[in-house]
Order: sequence, then C-alpha cells, then structure tokens
Amino acid sequence: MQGVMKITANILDRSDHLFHNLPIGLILINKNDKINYMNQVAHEMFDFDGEILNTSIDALFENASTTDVKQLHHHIETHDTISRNGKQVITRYSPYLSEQGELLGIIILIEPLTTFHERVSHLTDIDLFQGILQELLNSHARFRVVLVDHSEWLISEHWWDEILNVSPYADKWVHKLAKTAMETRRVIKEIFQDDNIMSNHMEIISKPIQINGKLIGCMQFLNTGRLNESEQELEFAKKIIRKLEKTYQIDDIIGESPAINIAREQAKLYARMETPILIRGEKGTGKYMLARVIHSLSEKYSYPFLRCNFSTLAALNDLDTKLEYLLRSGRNGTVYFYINEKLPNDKQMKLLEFVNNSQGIRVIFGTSLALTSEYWDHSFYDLIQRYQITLPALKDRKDDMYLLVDTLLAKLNRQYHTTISKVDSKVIEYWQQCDWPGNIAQLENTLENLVLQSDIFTNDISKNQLKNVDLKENNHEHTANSNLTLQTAIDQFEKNHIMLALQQNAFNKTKTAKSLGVSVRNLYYKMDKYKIERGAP
Ligand SMILES: Nc1ncnc2c1ncn2[C@@H]1O[C@H](COP(=O)(O)OP(=O)(O)OP(=O)(O)O)[C@@H](O)[C@H]1O
Repeated sequence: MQGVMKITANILDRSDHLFHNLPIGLILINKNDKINYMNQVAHEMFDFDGEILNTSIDALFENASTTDVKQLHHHIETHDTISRNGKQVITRYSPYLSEQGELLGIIILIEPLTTFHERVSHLTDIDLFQGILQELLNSHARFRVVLVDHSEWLISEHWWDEILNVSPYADKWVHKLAKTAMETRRVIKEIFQDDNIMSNHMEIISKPIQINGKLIGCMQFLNTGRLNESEQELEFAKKIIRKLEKTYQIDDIIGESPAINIAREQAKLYARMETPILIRGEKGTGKYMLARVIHSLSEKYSYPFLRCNFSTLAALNDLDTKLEYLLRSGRNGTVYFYINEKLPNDKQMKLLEFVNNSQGIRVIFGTSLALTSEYWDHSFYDLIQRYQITLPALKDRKDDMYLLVDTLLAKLNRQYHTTISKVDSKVIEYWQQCDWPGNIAQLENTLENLVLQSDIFTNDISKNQLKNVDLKENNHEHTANSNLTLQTAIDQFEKNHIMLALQQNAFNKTKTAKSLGVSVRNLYYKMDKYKIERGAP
C-alpha cells in the first residue's frame, strides 16, 4: 500500500505542473479521507495557504460525501459548501482503484458553482432548456423544437411524426417555416393544405426562441386547440380569396369552349409583347379580368395595374394632368382603358401621344361597344384595332355553364361562409336557355342573390328558389326578402347602393362619396368591406 502511495506521489510529482494549471480544483485523498494532494486552484478556492497534507477532507467541506464512494466504488457528483468561506461548489468524487479493484483513495474535482454553470451552459445549452421549458409552460399545444445551427430536432413530440407523414411536402414545408421564422425573427402562422388530402389542413405556429437577444432556435406548435377542421378550411379559403383578390391568374378564366380557349392562348401570347391590345366582348364577359391576367402573365406583374374609363377622360377639362398621373403611378405597369364612350378628337390625339410615349407602360383597351371607324381618328382607330382578343358572350358558350356555376358557387360559398354544394341541373338547363345580356357578371350576380337568400339548411339551389331572383342585367335594386337576417339585408342593400352610385358617377370616388353623403375615406372603407374593386379611377 505504501508502495502504491509512493508511485502515486511520483506520478503527482511529475504531473504536478499539469494538475497545477488545471482550470478546476483537484484534491486527492486516501481511503482514510486524508488529503494527499491539492492543486493551486483548490488552494485558492479553500483560501488555504498553510500545510494541507494529511488534513481530513471533513475540515474542508461541511458534508463531504466520501462514505458512499468508499462503499459503492462509484462516483458522486454533488453540491458542496466550503466550510471556511461558505462558497458554493460542484464536487465530483471518483474512486481511485488498484488494478485488483482495491480502493486506494478518492479523486475530488471541485468547481465553483458560477463557473460550472457557465461551462454547462456552454456545453449543453442549459439556457436553451430553460427557454424551452418556459415556452412549454406557456403553451399546451403540440410542439417541436429545431435548433438554429444544424436544423436538428431537439424535442419532437410524437404527434409531429404523424404530421410529417401527412404528405411528402409537409416535412419540407414545416422545415421552411422554421427557417423563415428564425431568419425574420418573427412568429409565423401558416395553414398547410395538401390538395390530395382535403381534411389535412393544419395551422403551424413557428416561434423563434431568443435568449438574451441570441437566436437559439425555433419552436413549432401545431395549433389544434383553437381551430377545428372546418375553421382551418375556412381560414385557408380566406387566404385563397385574399390572394385572388389581388390578382387574377390564367386559371381563373373558367371555360372550355373553343372561343374561350383561343382567348386564353392569345392572352398568353400578347402578355409577352409590349404592344397595345384591345379586348372586345359584351358587358360582363370578363374583359377587365382578362386584362388583369395579361398583366400577371407579363413581366410587369409586380408593377401597378390601373384602370381608367373613357367616360372619365371625356368629362375632364384637364386631360394632361390625368395622363401625367397615369404615367407617374402606372410606371412599368399596365393601364386598362375602358372604352365606354366616345372621346373627343383632341383627347384621342393626346391619348395616342400618351400610348406612343409611355415607355414602360403597357396599354390594354377594353370595350363592349361596336367600334366603327367613323367615330374615331384614323391613327387612333388604327392603334387600338391592331391586336384584338374577343371574349364570347355567355349565350354563345352554354356548355361552359356547369363549370362556371360550380366555380362561382364555390367562390360565393367562401365569401359568405355558406355550404351550398350545388345548383340543381334543372336550374342550369333553364339558365342555358336564357340570354344573359350581362353575361358572367349577371350570372355571378344572380347566384350571389340566391346564396344570400339561402339559410344554413340550404344544401342545393333548386328551381323553386328562382322565383325570388329575377334575371335582370344589373340586379342592384333591393327586393325585400324575409329569409335574410337584418344585417345581411342591410349589407346587401348597402353594397348594391354603393355599386349603383359608383356606376352613376363613372367610378369617380370623390363624386360617388359626395352623392352618397359620406367621406371618400369612408367610401373606400365600405368598398373594401364589400370587396368592390378599388382599381377603377
Ligand atoms: N371566364 C371567366 N371565368 C370566371 N369568372 C369570370 C370569367 N369572366 C368573367 N368572370 C367574372 O365575371 C365578372 C365580370 O367580369 P369583368 O368585370 O372582367 O367583365 P367585363 O367584361 O370587364 O365587364 P364590363 O364590360 O361591364 O366592364 C367578374 O366578377 C369576373 O370575375
């Protein structure tokens, strides 16, 4: 035994300079708890400058934990208090065994609690765990955590595996959300929808975790508590509506009849050109919609799309100011001129100049008028006639009626939160016989009135409901209907009334607001509320 201690002493002598410089305290005691060695850091920790060898370890700690180490031969890590100065330390007691497994002594490593905390924080991100726990306390939602540096799942509640199995895209999508939340340091709420699995809409909240301003990672919660499935679908539908409101895409043009297919192909072709084009078609056939589609398909899609009616231009004393305004606001974008009345010759000339000099602005004309050369200046007429697209009247594409009704009904269901699944085929057959002078706009208007008159039990629209709706071209007049709630009836009336006033004032907002006795701001507010396009000047 003596020999063993000697060897140990030799090793310690030789290694003393190493142990001496260790960043933590080191003490060696024999199996009788007497100190054999103490390095410099330990000396400082215990404020011991005198002779320490052979002193009992009990003199250093209030409750040294050597008994279990000696009996069980396994290490113990504990929290100790230094008797002399009351300092808090973390102590690790490890048995020092001979080759035969005989206990020779105990190695004690000591570290002040403060530095221990720092080191452990560094190594194990203890702060992160605290942050996570805090977040978890604040939420009962299903969650997972992703770390900022190596995108590794740190904690993943078992539900997530199921979520990520929803579809091959779900996994990618969820990862992307976490990344965006971390990059922008913002909470992101998104609803995931897989077209193949309609019931699998889920809202995921991605929340960056920051501790003391440092980005650690991202928590992702599955929000099932707040939204039930149908609400999720509704949220998703609203999102689609918001998207559609902003712009029309080529797929929004419904119809498979040859004339509409040709119009779609022409739109794609003309979108790549800079030249002015003219879209012809009866009222409500989708000219404005097609103009927007061309704009979205063109390189100008991210720039403004403005609409300007010829009736407005005709009424202006100062056309130059208006054209300057269009040049400025429509820069790099598209201006849709709606030819709804003849323009005096001098104004035609100014407009011609505008079109020829408005570099960067794409001009699209639209009209339901039968343009004849006698009313127009020769060069202006020539300009607008050059490239044309003609949209068919609804009565000339009756086969599209089913498709149109289905699409418009789905859109209205989303808009009014109704769940009408279909329009009876007898109704559609009847509609195929009608003339529809107001075309798709009129069909939409008719359907809207039917939807507004429905109640929560209405599953389909049958022929006997038609008596409440007349097929007038502009069905803006209000007809009292006791099936509507008071608020719906008021809203419907208000919307129709505003539409009528806008039309009567050629979409001039100032004049419209004045005629309605409201402020322009209030008018805009109402237009937004009723989703009335703001684009018209
Ligand atoms: N092919 C289509 N598919 C789906 N919806 C359509 C289609 N064409 C028109 N619509 C809808 O019909 C309504 C009227 O369309 P739009 O305002 O573009 O017609 P317009 O020809 O410009 O009318 P007006 O000549 O009265 O200005 C809009 O709500 C539009 O969304």
